Amino acid sequence: MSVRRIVLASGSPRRRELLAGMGMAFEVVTSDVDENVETFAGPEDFALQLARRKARAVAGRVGDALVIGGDTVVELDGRIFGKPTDSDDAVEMISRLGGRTHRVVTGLAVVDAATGEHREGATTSAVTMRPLGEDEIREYVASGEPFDKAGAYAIQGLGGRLVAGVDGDRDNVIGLPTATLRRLLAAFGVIA
Ligand SMILES: Cc1cn([C@H]2C[C@H](O)[C@@H](COP(=O)(O)OP(=O)(O)OP(=O)(O)O)O2)c(=O)[nH]c1=O
Repeated sequence: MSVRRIVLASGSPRRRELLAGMGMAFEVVTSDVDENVETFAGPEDFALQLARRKARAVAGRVGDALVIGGDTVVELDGRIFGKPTDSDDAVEMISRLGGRTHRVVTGLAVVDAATGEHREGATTSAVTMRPLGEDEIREYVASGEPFDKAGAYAIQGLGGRLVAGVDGDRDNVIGLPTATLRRLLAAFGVIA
């Protein structure tokens, strides 16, 4: 195993907490990349393109480090749900998710800023929401919690009450699939 500087290319407090929970020492350097994706093969490709973009943008600025970028999206019926643009958008997203099972996909990219070597992986979890009433949805959106979350909910917060079950990695839904990240970092020899 070697010791490398680890940089998390993310402004997400959830990603920070999850990475800290892995017991790693790391720094945070945020990027301000354009999050529009013109063409994509599916939600995995969508999330990976953005994860790569975030990691590469930061890798260009940090010198010698392994840079981790991530992006989380929700997919239902072939549609990608990112963060809601406003309250109406949040109400619409949650209304569509209610009573159904959707996929949450997080793309992770690890870039070696010194060599340009790059590894990536997408992780998918299936989340089922219970049927939801309109008043309940509006009340949840009024809490403000949906606005910086893909699919307009936070399973780790009040949004947990909307969820009937999760099939797969819960960390992945919150934005950082730790098992996948371990595997990617192990390939760079920095973690057992
Ligand atoms: C579905 C779901 C998403 N989310 C969050 C994870 C991500 O932070 C966010 C999706 O936005 P992202 O664009 O993936 O990430 P971000 O803008 O928060 O941070 P950065 O780009 O700087 O890395 O939604 C939850 O916290 N809980 C959930 O249940």
